[in-house]
Amino acid sequence: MKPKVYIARPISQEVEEYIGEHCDYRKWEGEGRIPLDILMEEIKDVEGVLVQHAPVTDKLLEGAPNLKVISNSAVGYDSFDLEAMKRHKVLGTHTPFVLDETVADLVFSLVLATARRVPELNNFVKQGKWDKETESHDLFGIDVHHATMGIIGMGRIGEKIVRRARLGFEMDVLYNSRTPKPELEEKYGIVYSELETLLEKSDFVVLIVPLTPETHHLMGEKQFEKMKNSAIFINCARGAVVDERALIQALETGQIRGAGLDVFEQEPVSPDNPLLQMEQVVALPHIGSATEKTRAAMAMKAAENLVAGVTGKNPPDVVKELQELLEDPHRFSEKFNSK
Ligand SMILES: NC(=O)C1=CN([C@@H]2O[C@H](COP(=O)(O)OP(=O)(O)OC[C@H]3O[C@@H](n4cnc5c(N)ncnc54)[C@H](OP(=O)(O)O)[C@@H]3O)[C@@H](O)[C@H]2O)C=CC1
Ligand SMILES: O=CC(=O)O
Repeated sequence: MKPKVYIARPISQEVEEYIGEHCDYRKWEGEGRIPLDILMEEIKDVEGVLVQHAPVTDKLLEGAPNLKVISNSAVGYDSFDLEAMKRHKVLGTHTPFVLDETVADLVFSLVLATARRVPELNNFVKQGKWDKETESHDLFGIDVHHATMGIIGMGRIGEKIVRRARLGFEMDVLYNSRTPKPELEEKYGIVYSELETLLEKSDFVVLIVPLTPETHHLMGEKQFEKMKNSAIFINCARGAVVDERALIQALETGQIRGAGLDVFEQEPVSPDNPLLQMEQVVALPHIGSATEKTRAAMAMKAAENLVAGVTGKNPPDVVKELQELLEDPHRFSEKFNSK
């Protein structure tokens, strides 16, 4: 008998067929994101589930005693309650590497769009405001090339941002991460910096760390105060890494020049969020990895992790905090032999 799984987000025919070769599956066919109560009902009897950002809580795991693997079709897994997953011996997987270049492209599109005021000036032209008189200083932006970029988070995506910044735009790059990266310093000529110095010196501050208890509100009032008045802040990580009230204040008071945001503390962002009224803010709907090709690659990776997790193999992309479960000899015997 094939193992039962649930597919909680839309995937392509190809990925569905791959899952179908190895598993009996049901899938979410409703509009938009699956509501949590329906997800909980649907996974009561399954051994694996494919999700995207769905909150994995103790309660959800309690109600799904057969679960062996939760495959997240995203690289960030702040939606996982890791301690609860350890207790329930449920593997959690994600989709690293396949989205790095695509997300780095989006970071640079936010850098360029904010620096050169692309959405604002696009509206200006389309609204017929461009006339003979408007070759004006009011439309000017700031240079990206040869400016200083400070990158907070120097992991898989951080490195791809560095390559664009150094080789494409000949920028100076400062970075901050938990551990220094001497090999990247040598390869690209980037410089490790304490957070405070990075904030003081950078023309563009780019945030690309995971959301964890340590990084929650990493950027707050004190941090924005350190930034130059001429600097632009880019967040392509998670909304809650930033104290959004402090960011709004920094923009309203001119403490910083502008912001490019792919993520928000509340998603979807509320239409009355003050950030959406600001011309110096470029706002996107959390689409860092959203190209056709990359989303397809993520879905296939998520499917491979799902299938491995329910067929007794070690999924290739178990998140690092849960890898200890792979070494637990009882996990397989308890979960697999009991079925
Ligand atoms: N907007 C979007 O659509 C997307 C958003 N993301 C977000 O980007 C995040 C990063 O992805 P990725 O590059 O693959 O992750 P990695 O795990 O490869 O890199 C994370 C980096 O953040 C650093 N870091 C972690 N905690 C801290 C801290 N407290 N202070 C300073 N640095 C810290 C790590 O340091 P060290 O190396 O020393 O451990 C590492 O350099 C994801 O977790 C996700 O939330 C990702 C994809 C798309
Ligand atoms: O936000 C997207 C991700 O892959 O993480």
